[in-house]
Amino acid sequence: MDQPTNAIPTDDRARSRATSPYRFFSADEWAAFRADTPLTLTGNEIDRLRSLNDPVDIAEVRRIYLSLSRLLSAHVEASQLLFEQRKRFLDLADVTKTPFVIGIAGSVAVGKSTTARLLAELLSRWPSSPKVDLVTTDGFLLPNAVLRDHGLMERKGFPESYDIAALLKFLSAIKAGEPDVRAPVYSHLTYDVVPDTFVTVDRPDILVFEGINVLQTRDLPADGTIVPFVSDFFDFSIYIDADERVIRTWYVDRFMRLRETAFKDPHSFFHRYSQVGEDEALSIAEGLWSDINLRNLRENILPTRPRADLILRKGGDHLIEEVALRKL
Ligand SMILES: Nc1ncnc2c1ncn2[C@@H]1O[C@H](COP(=O)(O)OP(=O)(O)O)[C@@H](O)[C@H]1O
Ligand SMILES: CC(C)(COP(=O)(O)O)[C@@H](O)C(=O)NCCC(=O)O
Repeated sequence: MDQPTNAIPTDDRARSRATSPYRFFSADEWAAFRADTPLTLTGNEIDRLRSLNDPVDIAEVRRIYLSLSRLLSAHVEASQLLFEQRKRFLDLADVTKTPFVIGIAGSVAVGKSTTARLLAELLSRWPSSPKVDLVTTDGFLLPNAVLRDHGLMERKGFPESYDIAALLKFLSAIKAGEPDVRAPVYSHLTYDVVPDTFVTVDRPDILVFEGINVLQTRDLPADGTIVPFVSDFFDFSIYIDADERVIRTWYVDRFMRLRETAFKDPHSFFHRYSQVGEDEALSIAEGLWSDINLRNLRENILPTRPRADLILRKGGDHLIEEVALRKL
């Protein structure tokens, strides 16, 4: 098996950590920062928020998410204070408050959705009861008909498979404080964007924006035109990390579980995979992982990790074993 690209030899790791822009914490060290942050979610609520195959529980929320919630609360408060001060300074009485945007990046199957849902729920339960919305980038994928026309069906999730202009337009409207901004919706059942269906985001205090591509940059136009990156709209970004061999196992296990559940639905794009034998299904899942998702991880997702403000690194059991917080 290939050497995973995100595994760092121990000696090199110690050396590179000394000069790293991040400070690294074990899960227990990180947990100490929660201080007196109250736990506002019950075990049953956490069960509802987690994805298939993700064992996150109340202990993990206490260990990792309460400190994270406290850190984010400090960032949100600081940005609100800055906004008020700037407004006075610039005498801009009519300027609207804009949402605090949190980007969540990481590989397919690393568990971004669970983290995004948990965070959104925890933040909405702060004493100030902020309005928190959650949007995923899959709605901005090009429809399958377009991907097929361009020979991109095997490139789903790669940068060229997204309508990046629509995605930037969406975020720019959100950051401009516009009301009722619409985002398209993706269905994992049909494996396609749902026609004429949108979620509406109406001036939240916080927007959690989750997807594999959210920290990506791209070549700038030669004519010097200034075009933003998605992350230009972020106030805070999180990368969910794990050894690629571990993510492969999660992807394949999830595929085999979906075969017993979602794929049984005749409307499922993957329905045919619930009809084939276990060995064939396994090799299909492994093929999808290595030909599409692993390639994308190595070429386009992992290279964005150093751009995150915070990296949550998971162990094989899906639990977060290390947190890296950007110092600079
Ligand atoms: N083929 C599928 N059918 C049904 N649900 C899926 C399928 N693939 C992924 N999902 C679900 O979609 C969500 C997003 O998955 P993914 O993009 O792999 O990100 P992550 O695992 O990091 O949250 C997860 O909740 C996952 O369980
Ligand atoms: C839809 C996805 C590209 C993830 O999209 P995201 O919300 O991260 O933008 C991914 O879940 C996916 O379907 N990948 C294609 C290869 C596969 O079927 O696994």
